[in-house]
Amino acid sequence: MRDNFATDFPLLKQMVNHEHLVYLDSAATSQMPEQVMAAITDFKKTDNANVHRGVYTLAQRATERYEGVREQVAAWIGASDAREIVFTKGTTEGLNWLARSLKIHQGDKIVLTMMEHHSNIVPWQQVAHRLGAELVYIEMTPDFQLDMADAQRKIDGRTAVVATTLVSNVLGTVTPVRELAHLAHRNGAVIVGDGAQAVPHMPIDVKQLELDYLTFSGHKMLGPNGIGVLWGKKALLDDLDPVEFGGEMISEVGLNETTFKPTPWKFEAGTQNITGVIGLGAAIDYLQMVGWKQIQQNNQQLVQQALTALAKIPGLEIYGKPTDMVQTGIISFNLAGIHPHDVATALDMQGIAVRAGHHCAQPLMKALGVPATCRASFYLYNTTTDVTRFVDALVATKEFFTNGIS
Ligand SMILES: Cc1ncc(COP(=O)(O)O)c(CN[C@@H](CS)C(=O)O)c1O
Repeated sequence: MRDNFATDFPLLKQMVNHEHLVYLDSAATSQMPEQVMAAITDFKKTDNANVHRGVYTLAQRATERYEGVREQVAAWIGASDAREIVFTKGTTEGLNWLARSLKIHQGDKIVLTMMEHHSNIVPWQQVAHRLGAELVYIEMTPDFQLDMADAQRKIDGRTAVVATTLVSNVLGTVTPVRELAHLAHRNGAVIVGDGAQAVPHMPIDVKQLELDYLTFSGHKMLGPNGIGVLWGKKALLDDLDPVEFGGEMISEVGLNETTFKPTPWKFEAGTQNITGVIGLGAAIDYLQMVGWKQIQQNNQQLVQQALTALAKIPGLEIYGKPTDMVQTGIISFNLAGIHPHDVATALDMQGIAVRAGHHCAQPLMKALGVPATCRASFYLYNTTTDVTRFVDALVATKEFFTNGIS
């Protein structure tokens, strides 16, 4: 079994600032292997046509490949029926559609957590303002977990929706989504899962997690950007109205009235990102070729190696629980007295790419009491050498800002 997949990723072969690139920002977007690129190129060279619209052979082939990926995604997340898979632009679009479509009424509660990404906060704020619903946030514990006692207090009979990330993009925290689902269902609410940081790193079974909806993005799991998935229980999706309208999602259009196609096609208006769907399918093929055991062992090995080395750097603060971070490959940190942007810039000068900022989680930054953090995020193409380069560059950065150029 191969133990290093970096050679499949062309982008990682380059030099940056005269150093070999070490890419540690997969939580923002992952890199694409040759195999996914080849699948997209092959589609464009042989089967490219619009889907569901042509009777000619090429169009049939394109439609079969497009719907074949729908089946593949359904199996990938343990969905009961491929018709529960709706293709979107990404996690954000899926969450916006749900916020605009779910049956929420004045006085209802929408329960979020303090760990949410802006994509799982701002859409719900719009609904709350428009409908007079109340936004409520589940607090965090000092060890970066969700406060489930607080969740039990806040998820009650007035709750219409519980919307939670499965994994924090800042802390790497794996949330107890099944427990939250139980609390939601016990109170007659639906639960929406933001799977952006979870689906790339761990096996997801929507039935086992007892979710009602799940959204995720292709570009975070080796696929192209502009493609994502909204999964929902079939009966719930059947009851949702589409929020985008136009060609292909209709059954019959009159001068004043239109009937829509059934789930999922009623949600897929206009020409879809067919190429993105093909790329998503190829990304799932690649991840299945690697296998969860290797993906998770690699995350665990690299994060443990990094945490052990980072613990030896005076003034370095880490935000997150190691048992979570090893599962998700996310390490957020700050160097005392040095702004995260300065740290990331200094690391970039040494060929190391990390993210610095609020990571589209400003309420969480405020709860942590910091304006921003640095974040290193690992994936299956990173190696122990990457970790060593990262830590050495961080030590050099601290030295530079503490004692000047040596
Ligand atoms: C938990 C979570 N939820 C939603 C999103 C949005 O994904 P989109 O593919 O952009 O729609 C993200 C994307 N977080 C990136 C960009 S801010 C990060 O650097 O952390 C996320 O991490």
